[in-house]
Order: sequence, then C-alpha cells, then structure tokens
Amino acid sequence: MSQCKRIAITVGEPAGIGPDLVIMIAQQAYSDELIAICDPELLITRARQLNLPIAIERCTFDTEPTPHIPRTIKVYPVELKRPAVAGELNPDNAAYVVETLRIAAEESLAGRFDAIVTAPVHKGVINEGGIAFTGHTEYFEAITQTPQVVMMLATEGLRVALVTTHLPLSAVSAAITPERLTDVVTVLHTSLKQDFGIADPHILVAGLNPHAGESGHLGHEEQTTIEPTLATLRAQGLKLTGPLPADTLFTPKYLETCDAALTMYHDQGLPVLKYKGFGNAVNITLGMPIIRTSVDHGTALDLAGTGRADAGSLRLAIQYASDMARNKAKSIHERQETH
Ligand SMILES: NC(=O)C1=CN([C@@H]2O[C@H](COP(=O)(O)OP(=O)(O)OC[C@H]3O[C@@H](n4cnc5c(N)ncnc54)[C@H](O)[C@@H]3O)[C@@H](O)[C@H]2O)C=CC1
Ligand SMILES: NCC(=O)COP(=O)(O)O
Repeated sequence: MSQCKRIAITVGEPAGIGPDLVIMIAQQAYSDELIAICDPELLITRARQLNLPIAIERCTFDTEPTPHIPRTIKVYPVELKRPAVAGELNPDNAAYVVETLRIAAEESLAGRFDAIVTAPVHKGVINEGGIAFTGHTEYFEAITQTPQVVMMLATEGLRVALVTTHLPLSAVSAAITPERLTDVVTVLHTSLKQDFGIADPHILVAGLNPHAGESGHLGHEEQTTIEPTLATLRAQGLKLTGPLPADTLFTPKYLETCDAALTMYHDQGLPVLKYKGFGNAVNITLGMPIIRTSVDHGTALDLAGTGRADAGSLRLAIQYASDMARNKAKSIHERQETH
C-alpha cells in the first residue's frame, strides 16, 4: 500500500483565481503528489503575473507517485481554446474547462488518481459556451453513474449537507421526495461513519418551510414527506432529529449535539457555513466511488492575477482529499485482510 497519494487538481475557470491558487499552494511541500489538469501555458503566464516561481513538469502515470516538491508542479496538459486573460470570461474556453473535469473523473475511475480536488468553475460561462452545466457535483454524479451524491461543506465545528443542490427555488419543493430524502440521509450517514470515523452519527434535519411548517399552517412538506421519511429511517436505527426550523437548528444548543446538519436547499445551509468558516471550509461530494473535494468559494474574477486571493480553502481541500484517500486505502486493506 503506497503511502504517497496521487491527487488531481482541476484548475477550473482559467480567467478566475484557480490558476493563482494552484501556483500559490505549489510553493510549499506536500507529502502527496499533486497533478494539475490544465494548460501549462496558463500557469506559466499567471505565475509571471503573480511574480512567483514555478517549474512545470509533465505528469506520467508509469511510476509510483512522489511527494510534491516546492515551486514545481506536475501538469496533465489540456490545451486552452483561447489564451486566458485574468478576470475576463471567455465562453470559447467552456469545453476546455469541462474536459479537465472529464479527465479527472475518468482517470480516477480507472484508479490512476486517488482523489480529485477542484478549483472553482464559472457555471454561467460554461452554459454560455453551449454546455448545459449546473455544477461539479451534478457533473461528477452523472459521469460516475452514482444514483445519489450529497454535497457537504465542512469547517471547524460544523458540517452542512444539502438535500437539493443547484436548483431554482421554485423547483425545490417538488424535488424533496421520500426517495430522495431517504437516499441523501443514507449517503450522509454512511459517509460520516466511513469517511469521518463517527461510530453513530447524529444528524439534525431542517424543515423546508418557516418554523418547519408550523404544524401545517405554513406549508405541508414537513407533514407529508419529511416527518414520515425520518420516522422510517429512525426505525432502522439512524439517529436523526427533525424536521427542525432551520433558524432553530442553527443555534449552539442544537449544533453542539450533532455531527452534521442536513438542510433542504443550497441557500438554507451554505450561508451559515460560510459565515462561520469562509476561507477555511471545504466542499466534499459524498457517495461516489471516487473522492472529490473542493474549495468553499467561487471564481473571484475581481482577484484573479492580483495576488490577493486566499489559498486557505484549497489547502484544506487538499488536506481532506489526502486524509480521505488514506482512510479509503486503509479500509480496503482491512477488508482484504479479513477475507
Ligand atoms: N466550487 C465551485 O466551482 C464554485 C463556483 N462558484 C462560481 O463562482 C462564480 C462567482 O461566484 P460569486 O458568487 O461571485 O462568489 P465568489 O466566491 O467567486 O466571490 C464572492 C466574494 O468572495 C471573494 N473571494 C472568493 N474567493 C476568495 C478567495 N479565495 N480569497 C479571497 N477572497 C475571495 C471574492 O473576491 C468576492 O468578493 C459563479 O459562477 C459561481 O457559480 C461559486 C462557488 C463554488
Ligand atoms: N456553493 C457551492 C457550489 O456552488 C459548489 O458547487 P460545485 O461546483 O462543487 O457543485
């Protein structure tokens, strides 16, 4: 079992801060191998702009992974359609961005990467480039043929998972079905046990409506869907509290008791998480056969090429990916030992 893991970093939107962050983190040592999937010219140009040293090495998969050496970066090259200008989106590069994600996913499924860490993409410009795209989470769910993934963001002292991800608010209610809620809770519960080593996870579940529907006077989804689904799951032994009003759930008295909060939609849970830990949080896609972590922020076009972007979240995403890859290798090894 190799100690050093091979981690793919997709550099994301070329006009955003992804290239800056990759160059910044590449300045330090890591015990794992880091392979950036991008156009090498993009990193060379951006490093010059940031006045940071970087030596590019083309990656190969025919040797064992070796720890990352400061001020170098291994690159799996993918050619940009148009040269990137920091801060200026170009829909012509949309296919390039999606191609970097495809390579990362397929090489991971083939076992050549131990984990993927993604820098931010710009969802709007990918669509403007003619490719329907709502987010990495949905893209990786589809390409890995996972029936249900779960988006979870984590920071010191708080984990927040979502039942629905990148959906217009008008579509959220219809998407909260007993089947989806059952699958999401099951994936979250399993991942908290397997990936995070929590023996008997306690999950707080938010309602959808204000005051969790106020006994049906402010909405019905709690009574028709959420309560009965949680009751069935509780009967199977899962430790679930809810549906709780979201504004009650996110108070210290409740949070102190839980391992994760499950919210019904993106902006019910993520603003709280980002208020607590923006810059020190990580986004993890749970439930897939491959490991994927990501930053907690977007493309920050206003900061690209300025040297003012904070690389803290990317560092943390690499740390999580590395830990999760080791846990996975350990549990595979233990399973093999017992058979
Ligand atoms: N994982 C991903 O691929 C994500 C992508 N996005 C995408 O990013 C694009 C822009 O989204 P916004 O809502 O503007 O969010 P944003 O996170 O890009 O920017 C929000 C504010 O935070 C600042 N900021 C962001 N990252 C920072 C960093 N590392 N260091 C210092 N300051 C930072 C920006 O300068 C800006 O003032 C959208 O297209 C969105 O879809 C957003 C979140 C995650
Ligand atoms: N707000 C989190 C976010 O939008 C990240 O989405 P994804 O691209 O990781 O699916």
